[in-house]
Amino acid sequence: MKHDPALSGKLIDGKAIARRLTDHVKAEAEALRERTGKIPGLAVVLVGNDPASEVYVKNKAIQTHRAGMRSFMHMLPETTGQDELLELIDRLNADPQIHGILVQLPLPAQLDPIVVTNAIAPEKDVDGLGEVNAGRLSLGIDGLVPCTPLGCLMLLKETLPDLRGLHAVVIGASNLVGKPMAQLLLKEGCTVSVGHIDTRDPQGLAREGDILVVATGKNGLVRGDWIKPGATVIDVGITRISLPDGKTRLVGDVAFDEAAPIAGHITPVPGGVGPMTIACLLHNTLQAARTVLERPQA
Ligand SMILES: Nc1nc2c(c(=O)[nH]1)N[C@@H](CN(C=O)c1ccc(C(=O)N[C@@H](CCC(=O)O)C(=O)O)cc1)CN2
Ligand SMILES: [Mg+2]
Repeated sequence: MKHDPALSGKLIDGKAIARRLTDHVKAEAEALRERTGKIPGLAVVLVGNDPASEVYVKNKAIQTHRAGMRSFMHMLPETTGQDELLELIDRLNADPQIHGILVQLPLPAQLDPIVVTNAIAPEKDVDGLGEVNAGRLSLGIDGLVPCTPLGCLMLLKETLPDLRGLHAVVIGASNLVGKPMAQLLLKEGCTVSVGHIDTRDPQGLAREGDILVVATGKNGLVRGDWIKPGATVIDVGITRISLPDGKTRLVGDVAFDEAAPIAGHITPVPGGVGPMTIACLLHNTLQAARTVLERPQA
């Protein structure tokens, strides 16, 4: 998407920052291979044929190879039962070539995402969604952190070197983004507010944010008058909309054209948070591999 050149100083370039992180992961994976003779491996499981998920898992495999790591793809039919999926996860948990396991979300209705993500061994849970890693994050203990909020934090740190004392408002309270995002921001010393579906005045809450992170899945929800002047705005939403000419376009949860002139810094969609999600997955896979391969022997 083309943006007004006057806004270029405000844009947080997720694509460039993700490329830098991926290059760093690649160099570190190579160094790990030299030290241990082992290559980090990531298994991605997709159940069903949701077209957006198919694109995401394909991109994950391409980026995994690009970072010098091994990719193992498991594409299962839409009708897969929970026991069958849990059996596959057990096999991946036991496979020493695999250091990270990710089950692409959303899952078909017959599968319980909480049970499925909890079946992944905590040291291979590169999505950070299981109860062990989620618990570690809420206690402020090191662990594997969910990729999208980790990417959002990295983007924030590019523009705001010290987050202490800032009021961060997170709109959306999902397990995948909103809740872990709030925990990460708390850990950074922000004063954190979380808005959700039942929040009475989300606009008033959003306007208090020096930092505003929006992850609702409702495209264009956040209008220009929701933004505190000068705020740093991170838009996690990605929705593909149809245009009158029959083409399609990706848009975020923030009405970009209204918000960008008011914000101090803002992420675009596409090219903001999305690329960071995959780069952070590679970062987490490297972290998971290092933890296992370089664990001090008793
Ligand atoms: N198990 C998980 N499932 C899902 C996650 C997740 O972190 N773990 N996140 C999302 C989807 N997602 C990764 O899985 C993801 C979304 C978007 C992008 C991305 O690069 N977006 C690009 C645009 C891509 C396009 O053209 O469609 C961008 O924003 O620039 C990467 C990963 C839900 N499921
Ligand atoms: Mg489905």
